[in-house]
Amino acid sequence: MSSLRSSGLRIKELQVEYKNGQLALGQVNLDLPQHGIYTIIGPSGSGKSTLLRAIAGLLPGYQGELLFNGKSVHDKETLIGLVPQNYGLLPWKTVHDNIRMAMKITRPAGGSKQERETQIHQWLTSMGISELSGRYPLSLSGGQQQRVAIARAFAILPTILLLDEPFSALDVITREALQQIFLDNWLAHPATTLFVTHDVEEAILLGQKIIVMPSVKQETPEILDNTAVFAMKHEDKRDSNEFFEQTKQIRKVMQEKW
Ligand SMILES: Nc1ncnc2c1ncn2[C@@H]1O[C@H](COP(=O)(O)OP(=O)(O)OP(=O)(O)O)[C@@H](O)[C@H]1O
Repeated sequence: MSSLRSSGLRIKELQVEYKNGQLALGQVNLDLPQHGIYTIIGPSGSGKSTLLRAIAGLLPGYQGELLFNGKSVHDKETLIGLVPQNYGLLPWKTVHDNIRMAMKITRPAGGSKQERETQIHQWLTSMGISELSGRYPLSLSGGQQQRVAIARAFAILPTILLLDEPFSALDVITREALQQIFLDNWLAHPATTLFVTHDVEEAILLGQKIIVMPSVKQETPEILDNTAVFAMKHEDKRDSNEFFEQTKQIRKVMQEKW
């Protein structure tokens, strides 16, 4: 098989049933190219978090295959960064130490102490939270914790980046600023990325493709191409015809599938 055909994240007939017999995810098939970014929207309970958790290796079992560049995603070579809905920060560690520890665990040989300190500072600054470095997570607002979790996920330089509604706790203005910052960071370090959101606009602003999950688990997700909008300058996207047309298209799919 050519390396091109097997490159990226391949989700093959993934199905997840929880222990109580609850079908959380019907059959999902998806190919996400290496260094690509797709957004996912879907009704509550449609299995978005379950999909990310399966890829992150947090589920005891699932049916189907999860491959990265032809090997299991759970292979040691693939480093997965997850920003879960509850942020996943260690409450007994400062913001700085949360990031430092993640870097140390994932890349034990990754540079000198001084280099690490510089990187931590850079990531915190890029997310606009350098002044929070010495604070503990529980003393931060939800939005601040989300930014720390995103900084931490980027800081480990993951192969695959999974984000579960990372901007849900932010006000509209901060959210829009963070979308731009996120995209700039992503373009500089383009991990293969799945980004779950409840916000149609956000899905269009950030994804090369948009995956619309159905409410009926047995139905297949709809995958919409969004390369035209993605290719625009971020600040021009919202006012473009393509953005408007994409919004209409997604709403149509939502009306049919939700
Ligand atoms: N640990 C669990 N045990 C049993 N059922 C679960 C568990 N976690 C999730 N489920 C069920 O699996 C289905 C999918 O849940 P999931 O959290 O993946 O949905 P979601 O699309 O992320 O929802 P939301 O948008 O509300 O976050 C739901 O019906 C949910 O009740």
